Amino acid sequence: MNLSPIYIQPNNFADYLSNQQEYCLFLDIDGTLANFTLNPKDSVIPSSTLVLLQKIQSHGVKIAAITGRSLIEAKQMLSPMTLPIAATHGLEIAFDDETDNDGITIDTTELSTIRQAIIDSCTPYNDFIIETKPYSVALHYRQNPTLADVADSIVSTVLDSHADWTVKVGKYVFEIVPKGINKGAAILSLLEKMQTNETSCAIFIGDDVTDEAGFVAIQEGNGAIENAFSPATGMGIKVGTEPTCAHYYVNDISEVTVLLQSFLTFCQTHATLAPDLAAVSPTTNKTARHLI
Ligand SMILES: O=P(O)(O)OC[C@H]1O[C@H](O[C@H]2O[C@H](CO)[C@@H](O)[C@H](O)[C@H]2O)[C@H](O)[C@@H](O)[C@@H]1O
Repeated sequence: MNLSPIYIQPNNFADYLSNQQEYCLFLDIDGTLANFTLNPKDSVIPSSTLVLLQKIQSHGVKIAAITGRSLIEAKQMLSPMTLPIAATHGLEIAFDDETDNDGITIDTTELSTIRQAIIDSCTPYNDFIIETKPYSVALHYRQNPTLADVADSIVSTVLDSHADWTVKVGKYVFEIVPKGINKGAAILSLLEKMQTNETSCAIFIGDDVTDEAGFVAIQEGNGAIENAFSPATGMGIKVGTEPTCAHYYVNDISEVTVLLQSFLTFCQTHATLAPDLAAVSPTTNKTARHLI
């Protein structure tokens, strides 16, 4: 953990960027683009944020979403944008109309068994929300945070008889997913496809524990993720003040919006961003951290 990430003044984010650098922007959804709601079905990404992202895209910046949401839900939340999406924590990866699951075989019969066991165990409690996704099941306790230990115990007990499955712990949620997925591997896999040259700088903004693997992957390259290629040093930006591996942080979702607005201003100021990049030499590949 990096116990002293640097606070980014969100309206000055452009000062951290270089017009000699290509950027790929990776964005978490819940807690980063969408405010929290009691019921996951009520969450939305504000249309003003989607318009902002589309404007950034129009300047040649590659943007992808990296989320715990299922692919179908992520697409709905991001509509009408078209962009690569790594959903279900990297299990479902959609790029250029193709979807793959990172080679992981999902036993949907076993998932049904797990889901039913969770439903049965939750019968005595009114305040849980069980979110059913195509390849995972999430047990939410935001409506009654005192149920955290009960939720933990239910999930642990169910997992005892399903060795190929594990738990992702998020904000007021325990989520059972197949083993072997994480956002770091998903980002590196997408970055390899998205970047137009090997010196692209990945920026990842996320708020939750599950985003930490993403920060590590883009900041430390393939030392962190087995079998991944080695990207240029990236920039992890944590949303919130909890301990993080990210080098940078902003305070909350509203500051993410301001930061994105500053990114757009940077793009507008350097309107020919993409063509310039063909001339970038590896020696000019400084990270934003070095440019401050
Ligand atoms: O990776 P993310 O895009 O951050 O998705 C992580 C989980 O987000 C959702 O749960 C969270 O948001 C809910 C709606 O605001 C909230 O009720 C819950 O407490 C949060 O944990 C989503 O429901 C999950 O499927 C995602 O895995």
